[in-house]
Amino acid sequence: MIIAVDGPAASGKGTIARALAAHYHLPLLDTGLLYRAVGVSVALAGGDPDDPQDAERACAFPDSLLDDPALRSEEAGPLASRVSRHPGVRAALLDRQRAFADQPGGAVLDGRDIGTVIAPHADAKLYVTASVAVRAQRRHAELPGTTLEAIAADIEARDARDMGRADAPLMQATDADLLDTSDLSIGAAVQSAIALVDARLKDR
Ligand SMILES: Nc1ncnc2c1ncn2[C@@H]1O[C@H](COP(=O)(O)OP(=O)(O)O)[C@@H](O)[C@H]1O
Ligand SMILES: Nc1ccn([C@@H]2O[C@H](COP(=O)(O)OP(=O)(O)O)[C@@H](O)[C@H]2O)c(=O)n1
Repeated sequence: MIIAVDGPAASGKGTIARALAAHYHLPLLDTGLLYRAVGVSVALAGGDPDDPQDAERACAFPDSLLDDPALRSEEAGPLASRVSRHPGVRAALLDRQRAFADQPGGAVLDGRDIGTVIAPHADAKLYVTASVAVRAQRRHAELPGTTLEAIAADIEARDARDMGRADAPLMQATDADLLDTSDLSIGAAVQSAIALVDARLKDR
C-alpha cells in the first residue's frame, strides 16, 4: 500500500505521515529532506541555488547529510524551495523517491508532488493544509529565535514559489482527500487522516 501525503510548509503533513507510517507499519520517506540536502549542499559549496548547474551538481550529496540537524534550520527551507524549481534537480531525485514508493509492502511518502508525480498510483492521497496564520504559529514554536512575521513571510513566499513553478507544482491531486488541520489538534488530525485512508482502502 502506498500513501501519499502532500501539502504546504507546516501544514502538519510530516506529523501525519509519521503517524500513518506507524499505524499501518510502513516505511516513511520525508522527501523534503532530499531537497533541503541539495539546498544546503549548494550553500556549503558557495554556489547559487537559483543557478540550475550549481543546484544539479549538489544533487550528489552524501547520504550522511540527511541526518544533519542543519537541514531543519530556518535557512534550509527557502534554499530547498529555490533549488527544487530546477527540472534537473527534480529529475535527479526522482528515481530514489519512486523506488522507495514502489518497494514491496508499500510506503508512506510526504512532500509536494507525491500524489501528482512520484506516486500517481498511490492507494491513498492526502492533501494536508492549514491557514498561513496557523502554520506560522506552528513553525514559530519550533524556531523561537525568529520573529512570527519573518516566518509568515517565508511561508507565503514558499507557497507562491512551490505552487507557481512549472515543473511539479504543489497542488492537490484530483483524487486526493483534503485535510485542513487549522482547527484540529495533532490527535484529531491523525484520527481524520486514518479515517480517510481507511475509507480509500475499502474502495480499492
Ligand atoms: N494539528 C496540529 N496542531 C498543532 N500543532 C501541529 C499540528 N500538526 C503539526 N503540528 C506541529 O506543527 C509543526 C509543523 O508540523 P510538521 O508536521 O512538521 O509540518 P510539515 O511537515 O507540513 O512542515 C510541528 O511542531 C508539529 O508538532
Ligand atoms: N516532494 C517535494 C518535497 C519538498 N519540496 C521542496 O522542498 C522544500 C522543503 O520541503 P519540506 O517538506 O522539508 O518543508 P516543510 O514543509 O517541512 O517546511 C519545499 O518548500 C519545496 O520547495 C519539493 O519541491 N518537492
